[in-house]
Amino acid sequence: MVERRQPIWVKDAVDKVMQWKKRGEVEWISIDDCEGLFLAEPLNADHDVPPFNRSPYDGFAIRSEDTQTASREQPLKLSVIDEIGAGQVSRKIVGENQAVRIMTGAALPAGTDAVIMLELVKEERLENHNFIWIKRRVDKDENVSFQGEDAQKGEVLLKKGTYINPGVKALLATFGYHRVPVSKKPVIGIIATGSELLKIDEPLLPGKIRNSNGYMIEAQIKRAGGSVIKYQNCADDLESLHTAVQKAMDECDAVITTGGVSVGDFDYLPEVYRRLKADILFNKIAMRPGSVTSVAVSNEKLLFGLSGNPSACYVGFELYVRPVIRYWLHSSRPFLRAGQAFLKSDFPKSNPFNRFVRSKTTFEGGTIHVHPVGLDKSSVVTSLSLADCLMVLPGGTRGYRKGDLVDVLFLDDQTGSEEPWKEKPRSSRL
Ligand SMILES: Nc1nc2c(c(=O)[nH]1)N[C@H]1C(S)=C(S)[C@@H](COP(=O)(O)OP(=O)(O)OC[C@H]3O[C@@H](n4cnc5c(N)ncnc54)[C@H](O)[C@@H]3O)O[C@H]1N2
Ligand code: MOO
Repeated sequence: MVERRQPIWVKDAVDKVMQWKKRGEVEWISIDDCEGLFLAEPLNADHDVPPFNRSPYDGFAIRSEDTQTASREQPLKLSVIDEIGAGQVSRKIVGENQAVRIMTGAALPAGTDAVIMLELVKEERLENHNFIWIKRRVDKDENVSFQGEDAQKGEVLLKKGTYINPGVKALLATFGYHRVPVSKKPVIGIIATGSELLKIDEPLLPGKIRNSNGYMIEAQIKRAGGSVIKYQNCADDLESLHTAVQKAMDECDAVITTGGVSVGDFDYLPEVYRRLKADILFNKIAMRPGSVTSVAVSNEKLLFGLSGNPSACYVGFELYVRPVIRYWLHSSRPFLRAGQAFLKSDFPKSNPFNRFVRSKTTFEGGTIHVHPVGLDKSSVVTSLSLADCLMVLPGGTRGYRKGDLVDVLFLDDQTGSEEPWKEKPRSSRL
């Protein structure tokens, strides 16, 4: 008799998995290696930025009060008493009708309160001394970048859990963080199961296929920020599968298997869970693809049984494994970022389960549209290479029409979301 499995809702499945989430241990790593990770401590400004009033232009630092009567008809002559570049500080105190030649980024000399650009003055050299002529009034504070205008000492600049993108890295460097607090990466093991699987460099043989899921999952783990141990492909043999899973569970923080999780004669993972005395959180979800996605817990570690079908495997990873990795890394937004888009074409196929369709978004006339890519079957792999999002179509008895507003989950977005996608009430579709 085939085992009858009871499907659960996606949100319940996510909640069950997230009950086992853990934060990784914090370590301080070189700033050179921190992008793509998450700040494990908040970043506070311990000084002002800029740290001094500075010139935003190449020009002359002057006293605005000297220029009050300057005009085309009555130009003002100033004596240039010093010259400074960025990184230099003038020791002079600028007095009445004096100026300092200053370059972009240099600190304003004492006594000055404005800068006039090089292009706006006429220069003159008389008896080995430089003078400038100014033909207009310059206001106090004109062309000055003020101390603290960018960030003020004591300010919280970045919250804990912030994704480290190039802008965040610039901020870390501004405050001298040559070492950055991040989480150690979780080590995730991958075991591809199935006697049909060939290694990548083997030629095709009758009835056999190459193990694409192993490579796909490896890339998904890395995109999420985890590190990978890839185990050898495991044939459909209970003893060797049990041994391989046990070894991987001992060596890794979590393990992903792909294939062998359904109800077929050679689908041995349910038996492996029993042998490991693992708690099965669920083994059927009301979603397509990936309905067979199973998750078990053994020794407080998560064991993800993803489908062998490539698209089902992919979606199972993004919905259930990704948030666990991102949470481990201290992300404050571990779930896929959600948005909404207008369906670009009819999607007539109905399904009682929520559907996560590999899709692509486009911007047209100021609005975002979404359309499915490739064949909508869980066994296909080509659509995965084209998708930038999963379109979420809640289950029901009828399909969807062009122009319907639908939820989408962005796949390449690093921002993420604090909350997982939640099933909407289905009444309008039933
Ligand atoms: N009687 C039933 N049959 C099936 C059911 C069901 O409920 N009752 N569920 C179907 C659904 S839905 C899915 S999804 C698949 C899932 O099966 P498994 O997760 O056990 O995966 P396998 O049977 O091992 O493989 C499925 C498919 O994927 C290919 N595969 C496997 N591993 C890889 C890999 N590493 N790289 C690329 N492709 C892989 C495999 O050759 C099969 O074609 O079960 C349905 N059946
Ligand atoms: O788990 Mo299956 O992917 O629904 O075809």
